[in-house]
Amino acid sequence: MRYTAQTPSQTRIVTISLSMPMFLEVEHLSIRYPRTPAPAVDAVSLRLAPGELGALIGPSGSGKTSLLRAVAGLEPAQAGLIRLDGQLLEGGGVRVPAEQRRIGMVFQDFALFPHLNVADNIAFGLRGRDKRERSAIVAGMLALVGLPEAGAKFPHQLSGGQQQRIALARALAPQPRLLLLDEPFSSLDVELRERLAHDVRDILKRTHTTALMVTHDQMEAFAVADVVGVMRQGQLEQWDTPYALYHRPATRFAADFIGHGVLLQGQLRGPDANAQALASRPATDHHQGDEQEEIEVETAAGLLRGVPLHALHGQQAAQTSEVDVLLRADDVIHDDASPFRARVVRKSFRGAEFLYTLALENGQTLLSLAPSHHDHAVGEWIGIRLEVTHLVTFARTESASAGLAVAAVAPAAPVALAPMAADATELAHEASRR
Ligand SMILES: Nc1ncnc2c1ncn2[C@@H]1O[C@H](COP(=O)(O)OP(=O)(O)OP(=O)(O)O)[C@@H](O)[C@H]1O
Repeated sequence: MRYTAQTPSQTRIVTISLSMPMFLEVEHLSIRYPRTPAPAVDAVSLRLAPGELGALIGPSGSGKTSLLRAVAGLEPAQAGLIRLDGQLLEGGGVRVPAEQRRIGMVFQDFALFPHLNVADNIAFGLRGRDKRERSAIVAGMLALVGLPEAGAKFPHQLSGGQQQRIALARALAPQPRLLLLDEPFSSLDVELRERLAHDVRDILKRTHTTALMVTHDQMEAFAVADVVGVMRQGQLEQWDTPYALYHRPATRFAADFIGHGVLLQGQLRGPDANAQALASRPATDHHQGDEQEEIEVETAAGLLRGVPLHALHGQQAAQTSEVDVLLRADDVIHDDASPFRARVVRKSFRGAEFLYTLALENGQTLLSLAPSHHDHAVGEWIGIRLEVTHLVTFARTESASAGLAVAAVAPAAPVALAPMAADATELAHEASRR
């Protein structure tokens, strides 16, 4: 099976497994609202296998909801196609009405009927079934979402989290072919969101539901989804596993948007040491990457050697050996035996570990996660070692540097980025274990 994330300028393909059939297929989908200059969704392609959970994240206005609404049949597409379980829903003159698509939806505002009790809310989509069957399905759904006793209650008697569980039960009761979730946790408080996100994943996996979720929150996306898409200005920048998005972002934007990191300045070494020569190599596949030739990059924190990732291929014809290398906090290891030293600028205690913001001698900033028994004072110089197996590098051009959200040379510590980096690391690793 192949996941394709396509933009007009390039196509990125990630091979996940060879045998799974596709269930949801969106191909070159474009949506343009009347009297708007740019398309809200611009030639987006993505795919989900049966039972697979996908999430779309991206800044406000990047087209996530428009894409979801088009899949639901609530927004017409100007180009491209949507197929579900082999059936063409949209495209080539075909437009299956929303109510005939057998697609369920869960919205952020729960949208339960206030005048119906919980059981009747869940049974709402089961009209046409006999009473006994309806009751059995409702009881099954209540048990599934962990609220077996809630049937006689009214929505206002439930907490926000409970209401959202009921909304999920209602959407799942008619056994939709696909479930769409639009910001399902955004009206809940932060702690509840994370718990519910994990529970929702569990429920969807148990019911083998195929689902696509839209969220602003990458933590939610990582907690729920098997595959996550990063959208920007109507285009899908990358469609990949949480782990790959975090460690192998395909573009500068994805590198910055996911988890945050630091882009450290470096210089390619060797006879072919320019970004153009590397760009002319065949596109790197994540799972074949290990067979690729290694490259070397000289940085102020040491020499990096590793397999270059496809990120470099996005940088068109840059005649330069200057690159920026993505370093996550867990790539920078505290090691007093290392000749490379950095000054502790800021430290943040996180229980099992410290998140250090470090400055190299030349002023470039790094983030480092270290076990909390490595307790160093602000101002202290410590040894560091970079431990990176795959090199995520971006050719450094003037325009690229100008666009950097995470400065390669940062005079001040990126305080706001720090907690995010660690949390995202944790979640990305957790996702990779599943
Ligand atoms: N009904 C509409 N008419 C005109 N333009 C629209 C309409 N709905 C959305 N847009 C525009 O389409 C673009 C994509 O909007 P969309 O709501 O899909 O983005 P989003 O990523 O879901 O944003 P958010 O996260 O804020 O919900 C935006 O520029 C938005 O202004």
